[in-house]
Amino acid sequence: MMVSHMQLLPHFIKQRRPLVHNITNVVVTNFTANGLLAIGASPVMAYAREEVADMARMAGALVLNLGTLSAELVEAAILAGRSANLHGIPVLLDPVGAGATPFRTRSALEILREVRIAMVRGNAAEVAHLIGEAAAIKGVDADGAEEETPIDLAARAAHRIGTIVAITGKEDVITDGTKSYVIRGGHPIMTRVTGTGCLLTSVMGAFAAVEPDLLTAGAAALALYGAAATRAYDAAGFRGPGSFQTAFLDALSEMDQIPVEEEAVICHRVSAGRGFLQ
Ligand SMILES: Nc1ncnc2c1ncn2[C@@H]1O[C@H](COP(=O)(O)OP(=O)(O)O)[C@@H](O)[C@H]1O
Ligand SMILES: Cc1ncsc1CCOP(=O)(O)O
Ligand SMILES: [Mg+2]
Repeated sequence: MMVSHMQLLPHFIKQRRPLVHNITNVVVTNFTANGLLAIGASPVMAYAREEVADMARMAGALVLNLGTLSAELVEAAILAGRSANLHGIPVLLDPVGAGATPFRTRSALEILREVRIAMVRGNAAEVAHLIGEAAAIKGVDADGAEEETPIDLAARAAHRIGTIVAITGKEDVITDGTKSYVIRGGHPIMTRVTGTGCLLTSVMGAFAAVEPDLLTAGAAALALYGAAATRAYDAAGFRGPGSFQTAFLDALSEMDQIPVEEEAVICHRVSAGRGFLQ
């Protein structure tokens, strides 16, 4: 049932055109706005301390992204976040570069203290640093090779931070600390186009604006975003990152026609930091 419900969400986004307020970075602003338009959402980028609280309360979701951080952005993020919290609007955090500098880590932790964050999306290194772990957790597979076990890290982070945590990469995982989804899909070429992670967090915001079950909303966004990437690679992405980026925007505009493959969305129950298949 879950996947069939996930399939409906892109249609709801096209019907309702949720306003997604992004306090994001200068590198990905245009790509993020175009990606949100492509899926049918309505993006707005607003930063001034004089208006962020007013803008946030009109939105269906607020996305805070630390990519090009400044003290003014942190202040705006907290003002907007508090307004969104007051009005029951989901706030998503993309802690870009957490761990790279003390300023980034400190700012991410300050926002987590001052704002009730509904969902964090980052890569393994960024999430690890949010919970004071210097590097992503490594596991060992049957052949003795090291492999990331993001599901355990994500579950620990969800418990520690008290929010839904998504860790993306070769495989995406999303969890509330009890229930988890492992999502397969996407393509390595996405790492050669700047902003694919940042846009993903904003797309998760659009899904969160139309689905009150935020774990389902996040899992659906991960699954459909990855499926759109596969469609884009097959259409034109095989030529290179430039063709992929353009084809990806086109594929995102067709998200309501892309099937969510059952086998791409695997649900897990997670206990005490060890993920196992449900
Ligand atoms: N090796 C990979 N194979 C398939 N998809 C990938 C791979 N690496 C990243 N992705 C996808 O790229 C998107 C951006 O994720 P990621 O690169 O983890 O974010 P960030 O850019 O914030 O580090 C996600 O949809 C993720 O699933
Ligand atoms: C290159 C760069 N520098 C600061 S933000 C940014 C973009 C990061 O985008 P993503 O996290 O989606 O790769
Ligand atoms: Mg990122």
